Amino acid sequence: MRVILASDHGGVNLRQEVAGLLTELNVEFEDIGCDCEGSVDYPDYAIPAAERVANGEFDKAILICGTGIGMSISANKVKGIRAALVHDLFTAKVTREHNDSNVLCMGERVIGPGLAVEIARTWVQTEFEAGRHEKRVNKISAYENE
Ligand SMILES: O=C(CO)[C@H](O)[C@H](O)COP(=O)(O)O
Repeated sequence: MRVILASDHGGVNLRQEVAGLLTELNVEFEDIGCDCEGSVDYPDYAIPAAERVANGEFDKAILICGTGIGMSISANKVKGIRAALVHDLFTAKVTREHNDSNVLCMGERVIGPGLAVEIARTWVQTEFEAGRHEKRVNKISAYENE
């Protein structure tokens, strides 16, 4: 699995924690910043990262901002992206099993780093269940392709 990791200035600290987790899990990843001195704009990170998942260069992305909301709105504009905004362990698991989400978004200003790292661990390690969920995900893709 190859993961692309990004944040705006509101997610720098949590991004470093997630990078540590991916290293611990031996997951190959590329961290595209931000290298923030001041403030940056989350779409400038979310959209390029999501495009690199959509084009197959990476399997998944983990995107962090202050709330995770801007990252998720931006990433979900890219065709083929199913970005999930997650702040609890239950939906971290279920969004992989049911939605086959390929982008995880979290907010550094919403939850603490301990929970966030466990959410990322769960999300990275959980497989899509397919079955009844596959036709639902396919309906999203069909709409995108209309
Ligand atoms: O959460 C975010 C987007 O959803 C951003 O990180 C947040 O809006 C940045 O705010 P500020 O410029 O006040 O640091």
